Amino acid sequence: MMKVAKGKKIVVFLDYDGTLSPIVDDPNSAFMSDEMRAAVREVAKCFPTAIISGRSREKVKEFVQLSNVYYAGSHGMDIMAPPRPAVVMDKKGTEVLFQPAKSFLPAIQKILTELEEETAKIKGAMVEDNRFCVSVHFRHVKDEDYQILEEKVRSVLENYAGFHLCWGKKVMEIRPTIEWDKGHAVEYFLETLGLSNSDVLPVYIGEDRTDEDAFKVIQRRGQGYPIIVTSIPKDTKASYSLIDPSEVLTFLLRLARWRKSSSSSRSLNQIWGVVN
Ligand SMILES: O=P(O)(O)OC[C@H]1O[C@H](O[C@H]2O[C@H](CO)[C@@H](O)[C@H](O)[C@H]2O)[C@H](O)[C@@H](O)[C@@H]1O
Repeated sequence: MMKVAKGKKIVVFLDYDGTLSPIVDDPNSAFMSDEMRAAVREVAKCFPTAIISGRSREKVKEFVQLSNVYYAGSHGMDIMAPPRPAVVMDKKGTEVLFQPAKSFLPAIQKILTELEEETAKIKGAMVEDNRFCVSVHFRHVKDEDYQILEEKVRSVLENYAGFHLCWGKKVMEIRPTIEWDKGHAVEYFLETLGLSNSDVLPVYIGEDRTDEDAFKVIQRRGQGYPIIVTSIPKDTKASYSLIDPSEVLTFLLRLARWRKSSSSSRSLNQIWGVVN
């Protein structure tokens, strides 16, 4: 990777749950370690870095607590990015919001309330507000109650055209049916960051089904590194794998270290004419 990356611009995309934080029983306690935070901070000092999560953008930002990364929540449906080069900048010339599913918001809020009411009696079920999508967690639901839960979720959804159901890790997700996913979010960031040309190598690290859309985009571009986090063999569009968040940590630290050492040797070359 280092050989190929010489002279190219790297841009880093990271998923949150299962990538930067381990999968834990309680979604509200999926904290990121200070070590991981420091590693992401270092990487973001070296390369443009964005975190693309299924969570709400606010929630993932609260977990990550870094100001030098870009954030996208709701599987890429809620992006805070630099203004598109072609679009008029906002007054401060700072980041602008891109929310392609905004018109779905009133319906999503109704769905959220109905799901909370409908699932309240199912022990262990938990509804999470991810702003442009809703998660119904069933990690703590007894196997014999799962079918009832799924039926209840489907019965709520029946009244809302334009939404569909997907599955993640012990979670059902209700999402607006629009042609927008984590892959589109990657393309959006590349464009707004002015990094959609051919000398750019996107690195995307993720572990969930929804990250496959981003892997596909990188494969289609023919350049870059789609990396899946998994400890078992999986059918995936990723070309590389890391076993768990602790390997992600090591990878990120090495990536930042490599950039620092390669730029310091570059300046030595420039100053002293040193040949590696
Ligand atoms: O795109 P991601 O950042 O990977 O978010 C996907 C979902 O992650 C969270 O749920 C998963 O992680 C929880 C904490 O480790 C775990 O308890 C749960 O079983 C997993 O499904 C998050 O809570 C969901 O809303 C996200 O959609």
